[in-house]
Amino acid sequence: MSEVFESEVSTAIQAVVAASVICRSVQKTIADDAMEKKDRSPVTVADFASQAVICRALREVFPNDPIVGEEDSKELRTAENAPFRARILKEIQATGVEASEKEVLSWIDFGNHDGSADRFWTLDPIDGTKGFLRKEQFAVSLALIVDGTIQVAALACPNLQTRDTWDNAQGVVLSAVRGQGARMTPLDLLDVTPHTTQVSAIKSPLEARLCESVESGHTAHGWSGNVREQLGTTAEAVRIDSQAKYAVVAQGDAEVYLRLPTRKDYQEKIWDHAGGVLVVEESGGTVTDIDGKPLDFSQGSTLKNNRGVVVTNGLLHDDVLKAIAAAEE
Ligand SMILES: Nc1ncnc2c1ncn2[C@@H]1O[C@H](COP(=O)(O)OS(=O)(=O)O)[C@@H](OP(=O)(O)O)[C@H]1O
Ligand SMILES: [Mg+2]
Ligand SMILES: [Mg+2]
Ligand SMILES: [Mg+2]
Repeated sequence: MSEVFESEVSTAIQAVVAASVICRSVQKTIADDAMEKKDRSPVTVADFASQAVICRALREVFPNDPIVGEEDSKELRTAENAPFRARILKEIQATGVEASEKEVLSWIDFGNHDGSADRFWTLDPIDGTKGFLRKEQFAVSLALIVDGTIQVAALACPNLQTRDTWDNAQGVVLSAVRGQGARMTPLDLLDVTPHTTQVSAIKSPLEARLCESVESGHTAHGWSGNVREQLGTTAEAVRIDSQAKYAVVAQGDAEVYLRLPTRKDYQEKIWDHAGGVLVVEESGGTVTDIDGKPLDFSQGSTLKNNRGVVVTNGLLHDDVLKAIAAAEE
């Protein structure tokens, strides 16, 4: 029988929601010209504050679980970054958490593990930093990996509005435990009855709706154009930032998410995928690399045994893999 992971999933949901509240409030303060000025300070503040509160929450309940987080506090500890430390502390305290600067730095560094343990969490405190700065989509993604298998996931999409979201609800949190299905609740109303998420039933490649990164450096857009041609789909591509793409496929608002390898030999990071992968799989979808191999989460912080990532509603998976092979540049 599969393990229940009841305390793990509820702790993970609470943690990503607490972090999302901070991220959303920081995102609201972003000036409209922040992108032109290349001012990354809002995302830096929110990234660190998010990692701090999530690591703190996990440590309290699971003191022996290592965490593989995207961020670490090294830079933040320098004298010139004192204003950042102060702002991060202020954002955390504003949510009612008592903390000192020293504690916040130590919480961030709970996330320093390399992923070599049998059981560990992986955390992306803000995924889609560029989307965050554009005041668009971002995600907070947390997953528990045991013996190389993702067992628990919580994926908060604080700005996502979908077909299946609730009236007046801004943002959703999707969660999953392996073998138990995936569910979604509004970010601000965790006690409503969750919706079960289910991928789309579309079988024809001609109708496939494809999601991909907004940022052209993060996926080979030319190649994906060829994949579209191979599939013969005329449905418009859905370009959204972050692991919100996994949420969109999990709910059946798109059939395919492609992360095609760029020429630079980029190794995908586990925190960019783990949360989203389990949510999609438990919604009935399929995730492999472009060669059809399962993603290997037993190799530390990257997916070094895999090339790219292919996410589908399952029904279209073989067609999509064939189209990628035919379209490979
Ligand atoms: N070259 C390259 N190739 C593939 N992936 C890369 C690359 N560079 C960065 N990243 C990672 O992409 C993460 C953001 O995901 P997306 O591309 O889906 O979102 S976005 O369109 O950039 O907003 C982003 O995650 P965050 O840093 O958490 O935002 C990066 O880890
Ligand atoms: Mg990321
Ligand atoms: Mg990130
Ligand atoms: Mg980053």
